[in-house]
Amino acid sequence: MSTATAERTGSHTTSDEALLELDNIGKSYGNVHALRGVNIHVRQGEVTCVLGDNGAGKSTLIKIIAGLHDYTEGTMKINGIVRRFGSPRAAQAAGIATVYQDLALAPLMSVWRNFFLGNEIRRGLGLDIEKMKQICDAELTKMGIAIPDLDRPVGGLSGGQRQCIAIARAIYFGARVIILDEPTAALGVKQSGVVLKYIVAARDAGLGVIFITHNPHHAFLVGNHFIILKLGRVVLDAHRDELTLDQLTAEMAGGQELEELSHELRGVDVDKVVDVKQGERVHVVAPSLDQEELSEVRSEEAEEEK
Ligand SMILES: Nc1ncnc2c1ncn2[C@@H]1O[C@H](COP(=O)(O)OP(=O)(O)OP(=O)(O)O)[C@@H](O)[C@H]1O
Repeated sequence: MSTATAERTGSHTTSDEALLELDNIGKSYGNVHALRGVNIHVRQGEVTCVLGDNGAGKSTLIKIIAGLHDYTEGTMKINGIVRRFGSPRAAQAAGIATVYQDLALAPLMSVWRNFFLGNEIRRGLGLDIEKMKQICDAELTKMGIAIPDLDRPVGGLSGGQRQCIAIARAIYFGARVIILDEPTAALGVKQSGVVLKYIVAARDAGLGVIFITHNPHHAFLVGNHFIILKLGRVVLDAHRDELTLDQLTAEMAGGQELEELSHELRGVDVDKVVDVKQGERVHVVAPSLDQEELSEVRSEEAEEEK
């Protein structure tokens, strides 16, 4: 954490202490166990990527950290102190900022108004517009975000620019942990690149960044630490130096399941499989099948079983 950020937020956290610590966290909705035994430590100056397919429990995890839902098992600690947030406001007060995919920005309001929404600077009975514009300009410039006209409604900006404004705002208002909910999911390659750049900027500003995504390529470009959730459980927890992009991608694609399937194919009479793209029978040795082919074989088998 930079000295400036530490001063603004009153941080006492040392670099090896987790800002946010989830120990054995579980969440049940009645009989549905959305999360079970989840351990995640978020450290300052690190990007912790949480990956998972639909239904893996990512939204539930965000809601717990952001104060929308309570957890039903385990403990959540902020700066080493056990916390249960009763509301999003309590989470924000503890320095947790959440940037949702469908941003809470007002599309018809200007950039600077959005930057200060809910935290306006007042002068006398009115607003100190000049001061807010100045600060907004300085903060965006600090992050390298180029928006020429701060009076422009944010609705006219690109999705990537909007995400970046939300990140800069969270940093300025003292967030220590920022949760980014699939920030690149709806963006093209160029815009995704811009957002990934600001994820790194947030990390370098000393925040603990939680990057929720289903895209291992995006995660690997900026992540220090990778967690894959599957059906509410952590199935992979590794630091950057412990795995490659290929391994992360393979784990996301099904990892263990694919290996088992590959093993099945090796043992049985399937040294020939159908190349579904060509519609021809081709010679394929099972262990050398790539993931795409394996999943095609798997869906074909499922079709046949019906
Ligand atoms: N309010 C709820 N009541 C009952 N079950 C829920 C509720 N919210 C989520 N679940 C269940 O919990 C599990 C995890 O859901 P969650 O939305 O956290 O996953 P996700 O990884 O965010 O998936 P998605 O990307 O589809 O939103 C799912 O089985 C889901 O059906």
